[in-house]
Amino acid sequence: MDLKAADQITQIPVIDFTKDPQDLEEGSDGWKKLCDQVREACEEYGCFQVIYTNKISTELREEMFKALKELFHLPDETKMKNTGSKPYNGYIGKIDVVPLYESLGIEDVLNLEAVQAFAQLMWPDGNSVFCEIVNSMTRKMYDLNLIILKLLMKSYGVEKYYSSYVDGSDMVFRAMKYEPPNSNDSEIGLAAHVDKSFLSILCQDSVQGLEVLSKGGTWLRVAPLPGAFTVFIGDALKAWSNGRLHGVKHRVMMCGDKARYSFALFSAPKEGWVVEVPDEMVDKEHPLLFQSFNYTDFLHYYYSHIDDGNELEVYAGV
Ligand SMILES: O=C(O)CCC(=O)C(=O)O
Ligand SMILES: [Fe+2]
Repeated sequence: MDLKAADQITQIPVIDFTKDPQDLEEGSDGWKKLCDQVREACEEYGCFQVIYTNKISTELREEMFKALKELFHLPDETKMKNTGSKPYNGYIGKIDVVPLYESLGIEDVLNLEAVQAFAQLMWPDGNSVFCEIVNSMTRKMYDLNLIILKLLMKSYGVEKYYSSYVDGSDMVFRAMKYEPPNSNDSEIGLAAHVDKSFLSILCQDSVQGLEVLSKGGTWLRVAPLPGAFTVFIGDALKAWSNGRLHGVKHRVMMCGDKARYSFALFSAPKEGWVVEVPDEMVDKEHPLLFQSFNYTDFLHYYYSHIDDGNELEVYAGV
């Protein structure tokens, strides 16, 4: 891409999965096109917006945001009962470094019992409506996660690793709320970071705030398109792909007078999983960039060295 064209980029790619239902049929011409589009977006930007309205309806999104508003409205002492088994998987509320940010997490979210246990902690009699909405939404987001993983693996000709990645992933759900800033200036909602996951799939409401860093060093706003989900490549998939997929840095900047809500499904390697670059991803043009590493050890390293988004290179770079 020439520099002039790069200067003009103001948006991350938008890929429409709803144009033709056949596009999602493996092996169809549409599918092959999607493979190329998804791979190109993930190599160049490390993220893209996907339109997926035929599978996840506007109604379900709206129900989800309504449920989240109710959830965040609970007293702080109730929300604080949400403690994850790993750092950052439970409640985080208005901490000094990101005072506008608040979030709650559900580990093993595809397991209905885990969602019910979470609801039981939040509401005295549980909340079956909440459980149904979260269950339905996260299952559909999981399907989307699998489609994207498959498209990427197909595109590199390494589908044979697909099932081991499916079996080796944990699914964690996070709901986020950002208060509007206290001044007229924009304020940091969530500090710049690269996700540690394989893939993250995020849904934002209509309040602007999400930004991603382009390879050229410009912060690009991710427009809150109705019906779109934003997909991010995380460090685990970046390492696995031998750095071909770009682990994109992103942040939330808040301005205006409205609170912002978002929710995300993260697929991350299971406890103790070893991230290893497959031989097929290494060749003359792509020399090995990352040595194999235990994902849990990497997370421990990350939590004690959160820095400028280059933790993966420092920890596992060859
Ligand atoms: O709320 C958002 O839009 C971004 C959240 C995010 O990047 C994260 O939770 O990792
Ligand atoms: Fe993130």
